[in-house]
Amino acid sequence: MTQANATATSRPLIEIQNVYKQYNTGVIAVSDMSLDIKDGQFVSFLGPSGCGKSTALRMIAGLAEVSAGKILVNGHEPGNAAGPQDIGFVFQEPTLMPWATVFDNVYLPLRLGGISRKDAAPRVEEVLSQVGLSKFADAYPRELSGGMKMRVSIARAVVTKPRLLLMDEPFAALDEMTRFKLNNDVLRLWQENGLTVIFVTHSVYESVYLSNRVVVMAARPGRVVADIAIPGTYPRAENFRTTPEYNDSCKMVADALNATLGSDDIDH
Ligand SMILES: Nc1ncnc2c1ncn2[C@@H]1O[C@H](COP(=O)(O)OP(=O)(O)OP(=O)(O)O)[C@@H](O)[C@H]1O
Repeated sequence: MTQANATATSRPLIEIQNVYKQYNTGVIAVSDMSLDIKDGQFVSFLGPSGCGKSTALRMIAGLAEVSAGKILVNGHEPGNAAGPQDIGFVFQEPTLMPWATVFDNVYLPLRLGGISRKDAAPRVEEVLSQVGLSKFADAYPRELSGGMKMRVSIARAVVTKPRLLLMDEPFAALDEMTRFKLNNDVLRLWQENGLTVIFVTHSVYESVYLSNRVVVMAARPGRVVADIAIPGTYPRAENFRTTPEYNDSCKMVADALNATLGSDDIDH
């Protein structure tokens, strides 16, 4: 097991200490998970269906409670003193308001924070430009492709300038070319905005392309089985996906993932 080097500082941004999650159906979704994530890291949670990736992400966001153990985000329990502005969340579905324009969908979190449309406009425009949608501010979701809808969803998640961005399989439903483009866009947003990102995925290749650290999880009970540092510089070179370095990392991560799959342990 290897631990990725942090990009910065002393106290981890996220501290997960001996966390368990048991749903009231009796399922143990996460068992004894301990993990520190430093400010500025790009970390993927990778694992088979049902290994507790989404549950872990939701607990970090404060959207699900831990059954035992402790999670601290920036020294505070999530969903509590960390403050709503500190965390952006992107779901697998873009979940846009169909009756509202792109601008108004992205404006929503600022509106909920009591900021007027006029005062919010420069920030909304800035973030739309960062995701390449400046020209679509007045469009409605039904006019957009799947990839564009996901860009709106990402813009909405970062418009409040969160320190932490949580992404739950955001590109699973997209075609490969769109996914590759969005991978690069997310990396650019991460770098330009000094974000810390936790990205849930089923894809070995996607996790290695994006991350400087891949946390591999196994199911029944959901647990961390490997924590792998990914070498390589950012921005990713155009040929990164064909380099021996990338292939070596993919093999290491795939081996760790395969070791989690017993013959009676596949439910997808
Ligand atoms: N709200 C819930 N109530 C009861 N059980 C749940 C709930 N949410 C998840 N589970 C169960 O907890 C386990 C972990 O689920 P979770 O969605 O966290 O895994 P995952 O790794 O994200 O899976 P996937 O990749 O399929 O989304 C699974 O067995 C799932 O059925």
